[in-house]
Amino acid sequence: MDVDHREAERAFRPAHPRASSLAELIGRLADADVVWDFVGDDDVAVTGACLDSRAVQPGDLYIALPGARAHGADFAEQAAAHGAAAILTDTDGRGRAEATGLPVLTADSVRDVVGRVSAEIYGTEPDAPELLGVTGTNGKTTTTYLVRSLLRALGRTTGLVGTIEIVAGETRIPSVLTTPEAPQLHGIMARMREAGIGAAAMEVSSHSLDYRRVAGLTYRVAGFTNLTQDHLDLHGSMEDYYSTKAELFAPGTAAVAVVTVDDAWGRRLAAERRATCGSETLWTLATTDAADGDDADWRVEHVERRGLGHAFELVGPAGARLRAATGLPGGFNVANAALAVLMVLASGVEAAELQRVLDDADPLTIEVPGRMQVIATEPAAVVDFAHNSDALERAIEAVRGDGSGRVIVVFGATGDRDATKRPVMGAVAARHADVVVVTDDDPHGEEPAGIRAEVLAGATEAIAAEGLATEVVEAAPRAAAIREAVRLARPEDTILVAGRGHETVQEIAGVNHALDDRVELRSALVEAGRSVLAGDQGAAPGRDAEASATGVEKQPAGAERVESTEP
Ligand SMILES: CC(=O)N[C@H]1[C@@H](OP(=O)(O)OP(=O)(O)OC[C@H]2O[C@@H](n3ccc(=O)[nH]c3=O)[C@H](O)[C@@H]2O)O[C@H](CO)[C@@H](O)[C@@H]1O[C@H](C)C(=O)N[C@@H](C)C(=O)N[C@H](CCC(=O)O)C(=O)O
Ligand SMILES: Nc1ncnc2c1ncn2[C@@H]1O[C@H](COP(=O)(O)OP(=O)(O)OP(=O)(O)O)[C@@H](O)[C@H]1O
Repeated sequence: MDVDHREAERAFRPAHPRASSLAELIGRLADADVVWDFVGDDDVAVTGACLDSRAVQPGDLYIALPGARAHGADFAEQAAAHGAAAILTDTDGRGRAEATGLPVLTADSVRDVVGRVSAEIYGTEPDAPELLGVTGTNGKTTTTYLVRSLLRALGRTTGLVGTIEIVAGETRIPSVLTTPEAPQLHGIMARMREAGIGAAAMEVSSHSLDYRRVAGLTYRVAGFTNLTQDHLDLHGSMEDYYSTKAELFAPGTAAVAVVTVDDAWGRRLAAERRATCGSETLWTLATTDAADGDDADWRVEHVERRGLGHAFELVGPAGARLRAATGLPGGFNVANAALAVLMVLASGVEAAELQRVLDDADPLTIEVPGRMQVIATEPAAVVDFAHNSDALERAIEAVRGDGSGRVIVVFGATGDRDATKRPVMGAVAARHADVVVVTDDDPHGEEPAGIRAEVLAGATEAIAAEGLATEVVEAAPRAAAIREAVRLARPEDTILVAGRGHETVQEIAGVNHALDDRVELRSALVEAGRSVLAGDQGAAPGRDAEASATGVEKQPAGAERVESTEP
């Protein structure tokens, strides 16, 4: 186990780390508003930083943090055994840290300094890649992939940090967290710099802001998608959730803010940014008519269905216009695509140059792993990550075509998590789909049949109360449910497999079982003699260099179709 952690950690490091003595580091941090205490030899060289004892590399500063379950100082001996050069901790951890015999730096609030210390160790500023950060409840992953695709089309060497993977030149690391801890982030920035990466798109989760994982990074552009109820277990209230997200848009953190003002939270964020930083570095974006978009700097207009996706125009100040199109299904992907275009424009790219790549390279038609990922077109078959009732409703509506075809949705609810959403998701599916196949998601420690029963109850109640004609089927395990959906589908129908997106394992009673909805759907379609789109759907990110499912520019609608016999 130890070896795995340490091996994995190497991917987060520059190949040629710079060495600083502790004395130099302390000197460079002199302006930080921290009360330091130091014991030991300040001549030792530090080449990296790590806050997980299991992943420590020789020469690291081991940062021993207090956590919800343990104090990092409990693992100081392990860090020392792995070659830590010194330890940074708080007064609680100091005794255990000093017991290792290593030099120990003590600060009053270590979480507050991890970012700055990591930045100094890896030399992140001033030559880190230009960062384009995206936050919001939904759409972060999709928007970062679109930003990266646009930058690549413009000829920039790019990196990516997010829920699915981290890409730094030739290095691709499957993600554990949406936004990694500060030492890993700064290590990755140094690695990107070595790889000559000029710009990176990055998801910034509210957890990462709350835990100060992104401290010490600044953004050329910060983008906001939307805010809806989520993560209240961490934040306690929407107000707190909002305030945490808003930190990304603070003066000094983001040079330019691009804020979607479709919801009231976005409008408030824009007003607050305007009040603190003025209007020059704020770009507001309205993507729906429903929003009070008349005052927005940029509006999405002339949205037209094109294939599975949409063409649209961005209309801006002084008659500025950009034409764009995305092959990603769903109205919400117009919002994601519009935000991505504006973020890239706001980063300083000339409008004419951006229009040229939008026209010539179709950069907004990409495959985002597990997000509205099109596997086949007859029947249409889509895998999506929607795992709450709002997203499920939007996803079902997004795949409903103009014709007579039915929507067959396959989904389940997660065990050991918010049980109240189960009947709600069942009802939403019954209301919006024509056929509902209820199956398992990650049951975790719960009995799967019980979870299905709660989802089914919501569906059947809605059908009875609202006089719906929806057909409801229960099928498990999930692979069998996907096969059932394929069996039921006629060529004009659409199958939506929702909830697990890019995930490649299903956790049942503490055991991870290989399961990839994209792979299962492809195999089921092929077995049923249906065509599937050529592509690498189902490849696990990080395993297959450039050919992985990640950000590979693909044409979902109208892509080459194959009579494949292999999943
Ligand atoms: C709620 C949360 O974010 N918790 C984070 C927190 O855990 P914790 O406070 O419980 O830490 P702990 O287990 O008590 O350990 C204390 C310290 O000892 C260290 N330790 C622990 C064990 C050991 O053997 N050796 C060792 O050094 C740990 O690295 C830690 O620094 O500090 C840990 C170490 O950095 C994180 O890994 C952990 O993230 C957990 C895994 C997590 O699941 N976080 C999720 C909720 C999260 O951050 N999600 C957001 C996205 C959310 C979304 O938008 O959907 C994300 O950015 O990924
Ligand atoms: N702009 C949007 N508004 C509402 N829903 C969206 C939007 N973009 C995507 N979705 C839905 O949310 C799901 C997750 O999308 P995506 O992964 O891009 O968002 P995210 O913010 O990264 O979410 P997560 O943190 O859960 O990964 C998609 O599968 C889709 O169903």
